[in-house]
Formats: sequence, C-alpha cells, structure tokens
Amino acid sequence: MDLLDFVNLKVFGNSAFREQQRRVIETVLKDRDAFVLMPTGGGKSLCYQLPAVISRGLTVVISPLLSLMQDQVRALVTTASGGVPATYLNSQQTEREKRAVFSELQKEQPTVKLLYITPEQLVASAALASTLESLQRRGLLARFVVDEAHCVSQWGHDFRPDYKKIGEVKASKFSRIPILALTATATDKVKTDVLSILGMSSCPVFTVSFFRSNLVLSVVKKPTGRTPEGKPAELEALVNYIKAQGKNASGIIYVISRDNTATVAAYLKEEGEISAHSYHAGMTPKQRVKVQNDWRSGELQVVVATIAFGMGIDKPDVRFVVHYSLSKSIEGYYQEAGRAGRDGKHSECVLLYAAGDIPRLVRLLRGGRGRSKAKFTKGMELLNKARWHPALFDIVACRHSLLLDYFGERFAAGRCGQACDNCLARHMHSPRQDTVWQVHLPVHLLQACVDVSFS
Ligand SMILES: Nc1ncnc2c1ncn2[C@@H]1O[C@H](COP(=O)(O)OP(=O)(O)OP(=O)(O)O)[C@@H](O)[C@H]1O
Repeated sequence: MDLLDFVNLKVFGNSAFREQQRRVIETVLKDRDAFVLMPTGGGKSLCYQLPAVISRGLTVVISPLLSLMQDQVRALVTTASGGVPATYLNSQQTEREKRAVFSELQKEQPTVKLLYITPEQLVASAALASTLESLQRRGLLARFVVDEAHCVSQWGHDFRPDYKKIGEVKASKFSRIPILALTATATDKVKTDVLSILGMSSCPVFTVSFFRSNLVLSVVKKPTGRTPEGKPAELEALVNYIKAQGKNASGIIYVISRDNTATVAAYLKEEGEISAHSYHAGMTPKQRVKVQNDWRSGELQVVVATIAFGMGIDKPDVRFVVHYSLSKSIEGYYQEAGRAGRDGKHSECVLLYAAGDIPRLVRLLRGGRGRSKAKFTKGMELLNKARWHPALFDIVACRHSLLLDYFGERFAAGRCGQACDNCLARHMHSPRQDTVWQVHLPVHLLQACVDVSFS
C-alpha cells in the first residue's frame, strides 16, 4: 500500500481508486494543471481533496453554489478519520464568521487545508485576494480548483459571468499556482473554451467514459385524457410508476415550471398518498434546505422540482429520476438524469413526452414573443441547444449511444446491453409500437422553428 492508497483508505474510507482518480491525483501532486471530465457521481471531489490533504498549504476550491460548498465542507470535517480541516467563505455568513475564517488564513501556519469560495468572491473581494497573495508569497497556496468548470463557458448550460473572470485573476495575481478544472459536462466546444479562458490550454485532459451502465434510460409517451375513474391519466400514470418502485425508493420528478412543482406534488400527496414535496428557486433558503434534508434522510420519498434542485446533492441511493417535462438542453438532461444511481446500483431515468412539449419548451426558452434582434438571436441559440430532443425520441437507436454521441464519445451500442428501453426491446424481440409519434415529432419541431424565426 503506497501513500495514496493509505490516505484514500484512512482519510476517505475508500478501499480502491476509481477509474482515472489515481492518475489525476498523481498529476496534481506534481503541481501541474489538469482538466478532468468525469460523469456525475464519478468521484471528482477526491481528485482534489486527497492532494489537498497531502500538499503543503491551502487548496482553494471555486464552487458555484453555496449549498454545494456547505455539503462538501460538512462531509470533509466529519470524515471517519476525524475530519479534514476545511471551511468556506460566502455572502450569507455573518461578519463574525468571515472574520474567523480570515484570522485562520492569516496565521503563520494555517491548519485549514481546503477553502471553498464562489467565483464572485475571488473576483470582488480585495481582502481575500491579499490574504491569498500573502499565502502565495510564503509558499502556502497549493492550488486552485475550479469545480463545475463548464460554468466558465458561455456555451455551457450554467454560464456564470464571474467564472469567466477567474482566468484573468489567476493570470494577473497567481500565475504560478497550478489549477485543476473539473466538470461532468463538456462538449468539445465547452472544453476548448474552458481551457483557453483559464489559461491552461496545454495541460493534460483526463476523461472517464460517460456511460453509466446502472442507469436504465427510457422514453415514454404520456397518456392523455382521463382514466375511467375520471382522474387525469398523465398524473395517475406517474402515481402508479412511483408506487411500483416501492415506498423506500427515493426519486426526483423534474418539471418545467414552479407552478408545475406545486400541482404535481399536491396530486402525488393527495391522490397518490406519496410523501412528496415541491422545490424551486422561488422558495426561501430555509424552506429549500428543509426539503433537501427531509429528502436526504428518507422522510420525503419524492421531490418534484425545477432544475433549481440537484447540483451538489450527493444522495447515493436515488432510484429514479423522471422528466415530466423536457429539459432545456441535453447537458441539462444528462446532469439531471445522472443524479440517479450514484451508488452504482440499478436505477431508472424516465423521460415522459407529450405532443405539445417541444413548442412549449421553445416558447419558454424564448421568454415570450418579441421582434428585437437580441431576442431573436437568443431564441435561436436556445433552440439550437434544444434541437437534440428529437434524437431522444428515436425508437430504435440505443439511448446511451445517442447521448454519448452528443458529448463526442464513441460508444458501441452493443455495450449498453439492456440499459435502455430500445436495446431491451431489441433483446426481447418486441419492437416498439409508438411509430406514429416518430413521424409526427419533426413536424412539431419544424413548427417550433418557424415560430421562433418569424415571430
Ligand atoms: N474511490 C472511491 N471509492 C468509493 N467511493 C468513492 C470513490 N471516489 C468517490 N466515491 C464516492 O462517490 C460519490 C460521488 O463522488 P463525488 O461527489 O466526488 O462525485 P462527483 O464526480 O463530484 O459528482 P458531481 O458531478 O455530481 O458533483 C461520493 O459519495 C464519494 O464518496
């Protein structure tokens, strides 16, 4: 057992490294820049947390979300080994809490190994910049880590303007400090953009296959109308699906709007007697934390959410993710569906569709009608990102290979086995029957394009 195995076991409780983790860690420990592309749940955090424990000085982790940094710090300080000294700085802290963090960082030999910050703080806080510069002068600034690095690129689905400025701050003040960028979503365009903006174009790139064989992907047509009992067929189908998973199966239902979260959650609770709650960005932080905690502990079985829910939530045993509405982009779909089965066990990702979904999505993406050039350009850009959806409705091709193709990964469909409905149907020699939809869908898409182009 070498030092890396030892620390992995004793500090993080892992008996082995996952694919690429050791190679990334070895590169990082040589103080080289690196770019890591690993699927959701692949184990990116260890790639910088383990080097942070071994290295001299402080590792600064730039993270887009408060909840993400709080979860990470909580997990670090409570590791089985007795904890890794970690902390964060954010806008929600009291002055006293911030002062305590600064006074730790200003010690001659700070004990804290990882500091989580938002990009906004790195860019805007003069106090933080000068504290980090002082650590740098004393050889106590080990490296920068850019988590969710796709936020750097305007082609990524979560573009954050302050992420873009990280490269400038790094080049002007910390040019010799190595940088590690990690993401679970990057097309070639995003990857090139991130590497160039962060000034790390010639660094090694580590990629792990995005194929997750434990996720069974399926696409199902929503039933329409009413059941014989007069109930909405669409919602009843959802209730039946969740009940069939069993009471202990934890899940997420993604819907398109805040209003939908409330109506769907209310139906599941009242008509289906399922413990469900809505979640969206319009709720207070306190309400959101409560839903997250209740769901994480198993008190709540299902969260009915907009895309505001999920980033950074490390719940290993999510058994199903249902898309009750289409995602806004393929990256979004992949990331949302990927929240299922982080523990590697069999889990289901179901995409439900109805005839009006694409035009509705396009209207939403455009943010209403308008004739201005900016609106038009924005609408076309978003539509471009949504254009992939018909591919997912294919009734023959392997869904994993459709997705991975989009991310530029070559994937032999045979590798899927029975991990998607189309491959499963082929295996069972029972071709799918819903061919009518396949014929009609491009018409809807065309209609949507016309709608955007000429309004
Ligand atoms: N070598 C390992 N052995 C066992 N478990 C591991 C290993 N590496 C990571 N894990 C576990 O896998 C889970 C996912 O890891 P992590 O949170 O780092 O994923 P991630 O790649 O950051 O995902 P996301 O993109 O969703 O943030 C965690 O529960 C983590 O403890």
